[in-house]
Amino acid sequence: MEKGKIIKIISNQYDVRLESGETLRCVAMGKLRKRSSPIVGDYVQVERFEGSNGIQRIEERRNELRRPAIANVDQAIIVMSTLIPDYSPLLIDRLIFQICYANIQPILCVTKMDLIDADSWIHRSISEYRASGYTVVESGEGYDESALTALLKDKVSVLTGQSGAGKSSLLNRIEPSFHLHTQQTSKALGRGRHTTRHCELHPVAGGWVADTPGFSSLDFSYMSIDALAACIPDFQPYLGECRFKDCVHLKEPDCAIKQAVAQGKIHAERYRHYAEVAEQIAQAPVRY
Ligand SMILES: Nc1nc2c(ncn2[C@@H]2O[C@H](COP(=O)(O)OP(=O)(O)OP(=O)(O)O)[C@@H](O)[C@H]2O)c(=O)[nH]1
Ligand SMILES: [Zn+2]
Repeated sequence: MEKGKIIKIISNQYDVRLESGETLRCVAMGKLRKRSSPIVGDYVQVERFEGSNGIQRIEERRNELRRPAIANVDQAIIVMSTLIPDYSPLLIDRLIFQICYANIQPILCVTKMDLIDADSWIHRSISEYRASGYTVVESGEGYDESALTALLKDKVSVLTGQSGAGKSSLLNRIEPSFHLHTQQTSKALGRGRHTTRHCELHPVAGGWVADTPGFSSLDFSYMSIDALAACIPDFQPYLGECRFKDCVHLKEPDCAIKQAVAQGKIHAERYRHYAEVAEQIAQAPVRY
């Protein structure tokens, strides 16, 4: 038995990248198909047979996204442009919440830095995210992209961000083979299919990048408020210090999170974005 990672699925065939670097086309064995179907990003055990190779076992997933279906994602890169479309801390924070809720590490990549002046408020916002502990990389035409390249190495990443934020430009800048790779896939599968069902990991800068954006819907209705508060990195040092054990940090007295906001230890704007989402979850009708 050999170990590998699924990098591509086409109908019932799976491309598995083995530890040796070889890519093996496989089918899922019968006993496996009944339980759960393999998805891109799965670590699997494969066996070689004459004629075809079979996936015998799927290793337990560290995390799993539904749309696109992908497993064991190390990080999600929020691609946010300075202009066109406009930079938005509200959208950044909402994406951070979704990504952290899925137990994935968020990274902020601000693109089109070449379009703003040295005194733009966006520089201050970037410093603020860094001060809160987030990893931020700055990107743009003529920029050195080595910080992002280093972050991608040996990791499985999904990109997220508004249309036009510069996701494809960025990938093409750091990995010239990316364009060719995606084009070949679209050609082989037809355009419509590529956008909806297909998901593939592309080799980029020594790591893997999913070719379909994750976290495109900003639906929070599946979340519970306390799990949301617990996953926000800025809140982590203060959790468990509120007067009430089940504090959701909104209207309660003696709330450690609100105290940290008042003392400037948690950025007030991010807390406000949390509170808005939490209110939204609280008001949503309970779904059974
Ligand atoms: N000045 C400048 N323009 C950029 C930069 N990155 C992207 N652009 C421009 O922004 C536009 C959109 O870039 P894309 O890379 O297509 O954006 P995308 O996020 O892949 O968009 P979708 O495919 O719609 O999701 C293009 O016209 C790019 O030329 C940058 O760093 N600096
Ligand atoms: Zn509290």
